[in-house]
Amino acid sequence: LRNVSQFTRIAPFRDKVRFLSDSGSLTLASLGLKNEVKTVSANEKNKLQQGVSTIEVPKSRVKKKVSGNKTGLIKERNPIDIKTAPFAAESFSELGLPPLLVERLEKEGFMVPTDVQAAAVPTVLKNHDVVIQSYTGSGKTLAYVLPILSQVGPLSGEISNGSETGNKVGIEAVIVAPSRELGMQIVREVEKLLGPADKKLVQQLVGGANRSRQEEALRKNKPAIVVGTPGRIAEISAAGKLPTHGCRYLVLDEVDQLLAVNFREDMQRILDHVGRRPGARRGESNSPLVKRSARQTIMVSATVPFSVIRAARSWGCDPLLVQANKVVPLESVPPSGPVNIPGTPPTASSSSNVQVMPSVQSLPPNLQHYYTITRIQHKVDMLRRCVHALDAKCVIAFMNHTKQLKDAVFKLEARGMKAAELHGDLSKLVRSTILKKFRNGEVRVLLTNELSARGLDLPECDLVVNLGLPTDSVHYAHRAGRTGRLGREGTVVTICEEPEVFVVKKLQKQLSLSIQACEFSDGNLVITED
Ligand SMILES: Nc1ncnc2c1ncn2[C@@H]1O[C@H](COP(=O)(O)OP(=O)(O)OP(=O)(O)O)[C@@H](O)[C@H]1O
Repeated sequence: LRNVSQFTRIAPFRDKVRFLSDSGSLTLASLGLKNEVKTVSANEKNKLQQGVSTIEVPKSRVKKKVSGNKTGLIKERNPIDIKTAPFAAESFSELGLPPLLVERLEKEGFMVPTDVQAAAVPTVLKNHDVVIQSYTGSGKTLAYVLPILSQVGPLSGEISNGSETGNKVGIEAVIVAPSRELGMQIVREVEKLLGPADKKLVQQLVGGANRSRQEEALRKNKPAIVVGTPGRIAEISAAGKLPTHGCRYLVLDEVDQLLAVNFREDMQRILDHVGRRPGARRGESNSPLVKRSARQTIMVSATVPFSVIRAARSWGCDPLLVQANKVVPLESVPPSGPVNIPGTPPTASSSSNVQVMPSVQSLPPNLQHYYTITRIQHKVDMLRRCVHALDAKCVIAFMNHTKQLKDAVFKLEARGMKAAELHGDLSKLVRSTILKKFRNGEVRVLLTNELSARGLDLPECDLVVNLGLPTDSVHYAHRAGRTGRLGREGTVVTICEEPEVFVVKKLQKQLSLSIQACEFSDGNLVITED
């Protein structure tokens, strides 16, 4: 039954990308795009069905009652079954990308676009400002990187990337991410596609790294794309060392987090300077003409609260909301309470952050959610039992306080389980070494805080554990989304105390999911309640 329900979830999106407006459907043609991405052929349906039927849900992974048999639980993770991933178009070339870029994608193993890529790439190529929303691990990074690379750099197929005189123009794309790790991850993704010969066309500007070296690299390499954290980008821009006035693309990845108060000043500087012609006064910048002649603004997140919709309307020019299966004008999204936008004074009721779309749309479909109850002093031991019971190979465990991480690592290591802590107080080098060790399997359990909840792509992660409760459903969604990426399976376990169960029930309701109560007994996961 689970296989069938997965198929019904996937199949309707394969039919076509729908464009909706107040006055009825916007067609792809009305946006100047191809009318229909793909209609599923009978043959393809068969392929899909075969694909779905190959997903093996480990039979005795979960037990209804305690049994002494320890062998039934997951021993080997299933490799990703590409046919079960949410794809909509059959090839990247259908999306209007240049042949050189398609070739490079195929060389790197990217053969078929995901749903959100199929919807976003042609829309961005048509110069629309967009908010891209799709669940965690659905490939949103390439959804904005590909249109940029099809216009900027050697893969665009254009002979010169500079002006007619052959001189290089300034920076053409600025990508902003809320954390250093996410920034570096995006740099790696772009570098991979550019290839070793051209990788200097992308430059990282993340905090925690040597600023003068970054400025020197900017001067020497004249990159076309920069990726960084708000603070560092704003700092270098204020020092007059970031030529972004002619910039064509501004990407705000994890845009809802970039709206946070701590980023406000830096974001304001970026929004005011990137892709703004020198001399353009602030008042002028509200004119759609000035905005359009300036930059294209692309905002991305799995969670789009109403604050993002409001900000996007203010920052962009007639922005569209792009989701895996539809594209709608942002204007058609119903209004809600007031929100804070950088540059505007905070209002008394500015905390309004109403989710525009159900949070369930932020979560990958292949996740299993559980919770278990224990006393606070036994939480780490329960984590250890949970890892053993599920035979998880690559675990991310979230705690709410940085100080608790070291102690938890100590306890796990004392019981022979390889663990490490990851948080913002560690140096950039230490953080990247830990992530490397986690990726290559030297560390089995990564204990971390909210720092790792956003955007980090660790495809091997098969289990997420909440040792501390997430503050709300948005935080739950981003934490949970570190597993089950791109069609893979994943498990999320929340370990809570008895008085915290009501929070789990609330999350379950807000996210419209089933979070089942369980226990870990004799090396098995035992469901204790339906
Ligand atoms: N078309 C594709 N084919 C195969 N793999 C892909 C494709 N697109 C993306 N991926 C891979 O899928 C993984 C998830 O992609 P990505 O990190 O962009 O997801 P995301 O939607 O941005 O997630 P999050 O919301 O957590 O930031 C990455 O490892 C990426 O390389």
